[in-house]
Amino acid sequence: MTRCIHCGAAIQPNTKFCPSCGKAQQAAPNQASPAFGSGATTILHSSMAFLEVQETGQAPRQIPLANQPITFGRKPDNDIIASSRFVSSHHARIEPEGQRHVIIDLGSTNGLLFQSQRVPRHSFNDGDSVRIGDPVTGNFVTLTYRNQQVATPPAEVGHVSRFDLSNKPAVTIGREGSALNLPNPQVSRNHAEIRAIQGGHEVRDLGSTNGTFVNGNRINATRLNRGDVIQVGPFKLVYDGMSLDQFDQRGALRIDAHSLVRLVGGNRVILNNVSLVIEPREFIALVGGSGAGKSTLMGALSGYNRANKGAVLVNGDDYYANFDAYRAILGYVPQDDILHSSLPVDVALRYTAKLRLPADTASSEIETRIDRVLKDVEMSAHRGKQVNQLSGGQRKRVSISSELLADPSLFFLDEPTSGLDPGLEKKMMYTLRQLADSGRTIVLVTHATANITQCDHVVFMADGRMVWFGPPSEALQFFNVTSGDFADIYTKLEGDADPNHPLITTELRQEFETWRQHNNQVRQVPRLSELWEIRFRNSEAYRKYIWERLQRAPQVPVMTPPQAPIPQAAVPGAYPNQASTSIPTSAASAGRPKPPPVSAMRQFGILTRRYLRLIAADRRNLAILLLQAPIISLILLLVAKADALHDPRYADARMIPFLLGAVAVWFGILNSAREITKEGPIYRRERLANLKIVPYLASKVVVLSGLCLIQSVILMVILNFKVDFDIGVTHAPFGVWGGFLITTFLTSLTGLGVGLLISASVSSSDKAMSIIPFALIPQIVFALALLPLPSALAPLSFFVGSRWAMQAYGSIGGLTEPYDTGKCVGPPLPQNCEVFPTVNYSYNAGFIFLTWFILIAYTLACFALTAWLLKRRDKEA
Ligand SMILES: Nc1ncnc2c1ncn2[C@@H]1O[C@H](COP(=O)(O)OP(=O)(O)OP(=O)(O)O)[C@@H](O)[C@H]1O
Repeated sequence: MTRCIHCGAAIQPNTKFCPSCGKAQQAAPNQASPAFGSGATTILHSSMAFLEVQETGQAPRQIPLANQPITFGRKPDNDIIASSRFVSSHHARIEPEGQRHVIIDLGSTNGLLFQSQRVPRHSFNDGDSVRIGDPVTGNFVTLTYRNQQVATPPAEVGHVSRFDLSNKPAVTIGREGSALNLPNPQVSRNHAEIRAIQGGHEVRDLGSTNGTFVNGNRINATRLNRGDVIQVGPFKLVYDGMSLDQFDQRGALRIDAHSLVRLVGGNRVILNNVSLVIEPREFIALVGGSGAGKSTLMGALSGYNRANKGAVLVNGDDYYANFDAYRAILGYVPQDDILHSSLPVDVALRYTAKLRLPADTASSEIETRIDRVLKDVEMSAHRGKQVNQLSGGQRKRVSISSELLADPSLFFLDEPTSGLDPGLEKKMMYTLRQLADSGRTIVLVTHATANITQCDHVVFMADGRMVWFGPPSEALQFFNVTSGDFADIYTKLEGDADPNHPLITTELRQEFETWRQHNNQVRQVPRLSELWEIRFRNSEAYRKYIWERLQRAPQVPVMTPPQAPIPQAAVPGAYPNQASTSIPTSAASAGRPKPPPVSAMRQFGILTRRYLRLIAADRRNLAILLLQAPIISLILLLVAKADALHDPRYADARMIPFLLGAVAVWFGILNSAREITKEGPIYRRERLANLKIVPYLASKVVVLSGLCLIQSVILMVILNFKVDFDIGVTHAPFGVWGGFLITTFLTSLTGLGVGLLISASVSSSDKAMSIIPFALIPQIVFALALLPLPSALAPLSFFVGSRWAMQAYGSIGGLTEPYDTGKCVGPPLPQNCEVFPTVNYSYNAGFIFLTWFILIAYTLACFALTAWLLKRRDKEA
């Protein structure tokens, strides 16, 4: 009996590998074949199959696969030897299986990952990548199988099943418990219904959160025609008269960008005829220098900042025209954190889930989703921590997890690695790689090139031009960078192509000549980016990765193909023309998309609860807010005279209301001036998803009004300890103290309005704080209580809340109107002097109500202006 030389198990004579431990039964020859890397053995080239081995920091190796099994591992007795420490000594065996090969895990520590799932074995198809990952360092080894003989025919992507409608009067479609279940967080429990009607069927939306779309239009109810495509979340259902063909687009979304152009300022081209294809599950990095156009391209691809010309297709659908149908399956992580830092991670995620997921999502489903997304980004251990206690990298992960809640199939990230140390940066890329493998198409903008080998393709941008699209390793070759450092590519793209430039006299000489032939009338020199673009259009990479991919149509039913003809990408070798600057901007497609219809009341409820929770969570700020009223009241007590209101003719009587009015406005402004701006990135992200302005603003107004009310009551209660409000006035509704309280509260609401206006008009909390004095000082100067204004300027006082407050206080307290002691005929007594211009205290209830109405109208005008400013911000890039 023959025994395994490693484990001693009984094996057949002449067996090359032990079936028990999988190890080779003879030492590998020392002779290295160049194709195998160090220490590899000789393999019989019996087929067209080969394995591409990519280890971090090394050039990819191509290993021809033979008819015999071979092993992969770290030990020198393997046929394919890996140098990465996280690969086990004898990690996997690759053996033939019919015309293809199969890879088998030999009990390794880190296993084999296919589509981010650990698998014991995997039968390869052409192009399949199996990875071995090291979660500690964030490194991968990728084994990509190439074998044209087992190229999968272009099957209908995502085709799941056919659902028979015959003999069924009504069929419900929903997340679970329906006749036709479409399991996805974006689908409502009872989403839509198909009813048999005379001669066919109709589809009816059942009040779903994310909508039912037929041929790209959101519908309430519509009759179906043969060939109609119904979209529900990521699912497409094609109606053929008697049945529905169901397509699941998760993990099967392909983006085609055709000649994208973005113009700003009339004729400045910031995106110049960019065409590309991103296949499902691909992980794409957009790189390039500062201002190269990366964010512009991402905005155009994501639909959040659309191109003026060209077309973006998602699975063949006109993406911009069908944006609402795809919005729900789109994830976008901006540079800034998109969760409130003072909330615990799970609480913040819960609110995001409530805002984004269908209204009928049960709490248990939300909890399951939160568990899942935290696990996906390896943050489960931190779920109870406050966001501001996390490191930069952890916060980024949590932001990503908040986007994963809705299970997006298309994922865009703007510099997710910025500010991270190299280790965290690598781990972030590892996480994103796994997310892509698990069925997402991921596009990220990054400046961090150290780890872009994790990506399938990299796009190099320069001056709004795409100068490379293809695998990262080939980019180095294309740009003749031998150092292996992608940063060296940047320096080759920057600057003018002066004829004496070292690149023009060497590498780019031919491209410079080509440029000259096409621009013989032009006097100035081109940018280097133009020459690299010429080279790229002439390259094999352009033909293979752009042109050929564009020619392959996606195999999914198309909902609404583009109405306008799609501009054709430049054929390989064509001279890249400057995009036309006379492109008409189509109002339908350019700029930002409109928000989808969602329930305003529901949003208001969630946002109000979240805001209350945020205020309660920020204990220090809450303490300051609650303490400021008693402290300021105590200070007022120091100066207030007990009988100040008893003689209405004197300035002392006006001092108390003047201070009350000023303090009330200050409270209002200070309570609110940072409240929108401090959560700017979160607001912008939620707005892009589904946030409505009115519920958002209303949640702020309701909560802050409550705070203003508490502060006003504290102020008046404490003042009441010293100041005697019982002055025998009978005309004031609710008495003097009650009238003063109402006036103080309404005045603080005017401050709240002004504060929100400030908050909506500036880009940072610091700016808001620096503007506050400009809002406060006029409240003193224009109150027309202590200081007069020239008649011509007096109407300016109409624009400050404190002026109307004084009018209400004066009328309630029966005060003498303030008079200008410089304009008296005789001794400076009230009856001899001119009253401050425009001031009028009428001692009757009607007038008091009118003044309160003005205070309310003033506040509402501020809110309306704030809403308008927020709306206007939507258009900002
Ligand atoms: N709305 C706009 N109006 C005017 N110019 C714009 C606008 N948006 C972008 N630009 C300009 O277009 C160019 C490309 O901008 P983009 O933000 O895409 O660059 P980027 O590669 O993402 O840069 P960075 O890495 O610095 O973020 C820049 O010169 C920028 O100033």
